[in-house]
Amino acid sequence: MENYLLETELDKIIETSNNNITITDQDGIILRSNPNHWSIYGIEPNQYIGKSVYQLQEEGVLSPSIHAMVLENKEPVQILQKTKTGRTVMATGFPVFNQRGEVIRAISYSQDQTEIFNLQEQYKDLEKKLVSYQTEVEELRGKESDYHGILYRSSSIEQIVRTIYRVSKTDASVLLLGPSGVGKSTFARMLHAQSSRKDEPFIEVDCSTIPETLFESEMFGYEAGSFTGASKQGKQGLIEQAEQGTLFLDEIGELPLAMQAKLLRVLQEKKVMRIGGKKEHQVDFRLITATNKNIEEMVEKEAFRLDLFYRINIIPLQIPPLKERREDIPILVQHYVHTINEKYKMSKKLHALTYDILTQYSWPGNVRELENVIERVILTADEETIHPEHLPINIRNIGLPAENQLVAETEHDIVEDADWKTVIEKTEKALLSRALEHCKTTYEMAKSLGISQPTVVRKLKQYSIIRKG
Ligand SMILES: Nc1ncnc2c1ncn2[C@@H]1O[C@H](COP(=O)(O)OP(=O)(O)OP(=O)(O)O)[C@@H](O)[C@H]1O
Repeated sequence: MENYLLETELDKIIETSNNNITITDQDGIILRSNPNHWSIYGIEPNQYIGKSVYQLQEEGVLSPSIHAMVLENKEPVQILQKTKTGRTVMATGFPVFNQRGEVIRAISYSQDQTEIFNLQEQYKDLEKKLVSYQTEVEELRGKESDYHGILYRSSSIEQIVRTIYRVSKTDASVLLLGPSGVGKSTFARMLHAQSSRKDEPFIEVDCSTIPETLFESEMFGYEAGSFTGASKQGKQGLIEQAEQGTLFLDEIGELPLAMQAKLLRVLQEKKVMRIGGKKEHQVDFRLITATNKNIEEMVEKEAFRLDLFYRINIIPLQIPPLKERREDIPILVQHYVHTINEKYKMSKKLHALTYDILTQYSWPGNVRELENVIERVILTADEETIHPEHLPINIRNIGLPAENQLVAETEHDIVEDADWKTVIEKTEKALLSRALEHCKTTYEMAKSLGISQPTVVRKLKQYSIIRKG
């Protein structure tokens, strides 16, 4: 009776164990094992009882057999087995001794570890990928800082950056062309920072802001008491201040013809005479100029001197507007959201629709407009998430179906109406009314306007807008 109980208990333990428990005799004949676990070895359940582990080893079912090893070594053994079905099994075996110290049984516990091994392999792969991504991020960071805060993804800017890098090692004059806000001043500063003159002054002159009467004194300087109102000590001109460094003449297209002639002389002779001075000073600077005007057309119309044009136009670089390099927009949007949040210690986020609209917009004012708009919406949005409703109307319109776009009538009101609150209210009412006409539910309205449904409900109530008919 007691034997029967022991046998039943043992069978139950083997049958319910998560491990495959197998017991063999001293000759390696399998006495007991759980049939449920044998499928991983690729053999039918119940076909193994009475079989020799040595035979199964020969057939490649057990490779190697833990029992064979335990019987041979007469001590506990732990191994990894590869089964015929491609699984990985962790097996641990123990010898059982009789009173005379002879091995009479071997017991093993084995567990399918394939998933764990697969996970380990995946983990190793992921670790490798992580290392390669980290390297990539570091490279990109390095690239960005190398290019002095100039962010881009487009091949057109890549080309310009490469050219700037090459010409920065020479003293050739560079003419930066392109519409307002594309980054001409930024590229000029980068060029200086890459050059061997980087530790010397970078003197930026906006030619459009210097009155013609002051041009000479500002650019060439003057000697003490040379004219009424002049400082007693005299003054060094901007050109002299750029000595050994870079002189950046922005908006060169605005320079009056008479001043163009004076500048040309300096560029040709590399000498400056201060007003009221008797002696010319030798000057050594690198010249960069920029304009958003069509300077060749100005030359044709004789509004710009041809000889000066030749002097400044050694390396012309045309910077395309943002709408011609749309790949740059996402990275610029992300960059300004991040830096402006940091600047004001905020953590505003863009709603996905807002992001889409910002990346689809044509940005006629280029990077400067993009930067200004993001700064404005981050500062004025009254929610943590910036919804399309927070964007200026002209930008927001592009994200809406044509029928929901704000018409000129409302924009006209905006110009006429100086009261900010009234303008916003008028705009919101117009947008809501139009959406109401085309949408069946407030959820549809929310989707078409790019705002939340509770906001739609709140605003409809606020403006007492009700559905007609
Ligand atoms: N590729 C860029 N990456 C990051 N910021 C940029 C980039 N291009 C321009 N900016 C930023 O855009 C703003 C306008 O650039 P910048 O003043 O250089 O333009 P510009 O072409 O010289 O304009 P303007 O013709 O009006 O003088 C600056 O704040 C500048 O830092």
